Amino acid sequence: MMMKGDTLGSLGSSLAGLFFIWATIQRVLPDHLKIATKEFFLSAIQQFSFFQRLSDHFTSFFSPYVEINFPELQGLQFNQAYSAINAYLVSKGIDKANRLRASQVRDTKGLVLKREDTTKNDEYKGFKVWWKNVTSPDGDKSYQLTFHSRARSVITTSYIQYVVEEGTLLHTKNKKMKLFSNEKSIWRINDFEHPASFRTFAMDPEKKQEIIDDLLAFINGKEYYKKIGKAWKRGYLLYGPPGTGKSTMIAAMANLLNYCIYDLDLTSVHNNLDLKKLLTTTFSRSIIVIEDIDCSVNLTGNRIQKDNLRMNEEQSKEVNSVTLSGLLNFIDGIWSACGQERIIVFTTNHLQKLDPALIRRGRMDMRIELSYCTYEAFKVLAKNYLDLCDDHHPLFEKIKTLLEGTMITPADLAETLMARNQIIDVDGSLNSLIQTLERMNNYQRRQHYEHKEKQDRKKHKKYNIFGSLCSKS
Ligand SMILES: Nc1ncnc2c1ncn2[C@@H]1O[C@H](COP(=O)(O)OP(=O)(O)OP(=O)(O)O)[C@@H](O)[C@H]1O
Ligand SMILES: [Mg+2]
Repeated sequence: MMMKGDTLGSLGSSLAGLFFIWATIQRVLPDHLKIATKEFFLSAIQQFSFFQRLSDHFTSFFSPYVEINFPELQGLQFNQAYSAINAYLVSKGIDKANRLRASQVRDTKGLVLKREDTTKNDEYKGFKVWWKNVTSPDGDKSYQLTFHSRARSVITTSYIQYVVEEGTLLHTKNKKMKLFSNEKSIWRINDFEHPASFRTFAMDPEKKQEIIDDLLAFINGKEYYKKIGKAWKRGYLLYGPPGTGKSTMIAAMANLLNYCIYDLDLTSVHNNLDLKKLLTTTFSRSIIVIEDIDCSVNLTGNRIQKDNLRMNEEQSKEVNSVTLSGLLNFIDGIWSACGQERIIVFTTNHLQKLDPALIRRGRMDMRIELSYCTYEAFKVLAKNYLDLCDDHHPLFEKIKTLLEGTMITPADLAETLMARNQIIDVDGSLNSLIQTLERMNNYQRRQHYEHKEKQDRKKHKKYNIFGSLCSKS
């Protein structure tokens, strides 16, 4: 490829020739003529930058090659395309390059390998392209993409998009996961390093697989969502008593998908406007979590009653607080379309307290009940805590029978299996679990009978009143 540099090279050597002539003349000419020639040569040097610019225009006019620049900064903002291109080129270059530079970059998992040279070749649909990382004298960096004008439509319509998409994907994969939590209408960032995974999550294996399949289908569903004309988002409602793993499951979801988590505390958000601000500044490929949604302000009121309120009352409410309609607007209204690939998770201990509008199908696509520990879930915890991979420990049968009649949360069960001083004692832990289950079983049965007796007494009382009323009449 004939590049601009070649033209500039010949211009430079002509100028060097001129300098040589000037130096020779200086030695032989009288003083007054020396001054005149000096002025002439100085003006020639000044013309150099003009020639350079002219040469640039000239070569770009006649050159069959097209150049596109991707600067690192756009004004004061970081250009995301630049970092995506960088990630793409790094991934492309490392296999073939002999000279690599390894560095530990903040916010990435492990070492980052980069080619030391700044020019990289690539090929797309049979067309060659050249990438060059250039730094201006002011220190501004940019990626320069050069390709033949024959490839213009392919490169501009699909190659650049492909590079940016691939790079963004790699960029997010390499990035450390983040946990964002809001303080009023500002997100605070922390590293997210929760070890939870679906492998160690205790629940019925079939149900677990169903959730994993659903999540994977979602992240691979870009084309499908486009086809059906729906925003690429999915809502999960996790409900169940405290300690059944709702928060743990969110962490497992984030680890499975490599998504960031936005932990949204609605009680500290002033109004719908702030909510909008928060939600529109979330990144794609993230899970937006609202824990204990039943405890969030103004979200559980009966909408029918609300609809009956006078218009101005409704409006003043919207200005001063986060309302159900504000949240619904985001979930399936116009705000859901301002970002792609998002998951929304609500958790609650009290499903019945929630407004049906909030959790109807389409908004919350999947409802997941997390409940007391079953035998299947116990086996996962036994594997996690006691390294018991075999399903047939002699004490398992007794535990199975006890679990059928006892309500114990995975959190409580895990606590009894937790090794003291990190020394695993399988029989000791299982025996202590049996004792705990027996105690809980007795207590729960007593409670059950007492409750039943109370109900019976109430019924009996009603019957007596009714009977006496009947006998009087
Ligand atoms: N299904 C589960 N599988 C594995 N561990 C679990 C499970 N459920 C709970 N745990 C353990 O119990 C602890 C508490 O669970 P978690 O905080 O997820 O419960 P939760 O349902 O979110 O409770 P809350 O309603 O009080 O917020 C976790 O740290 C985890 O170790
Ligand atoms: Mg929780």
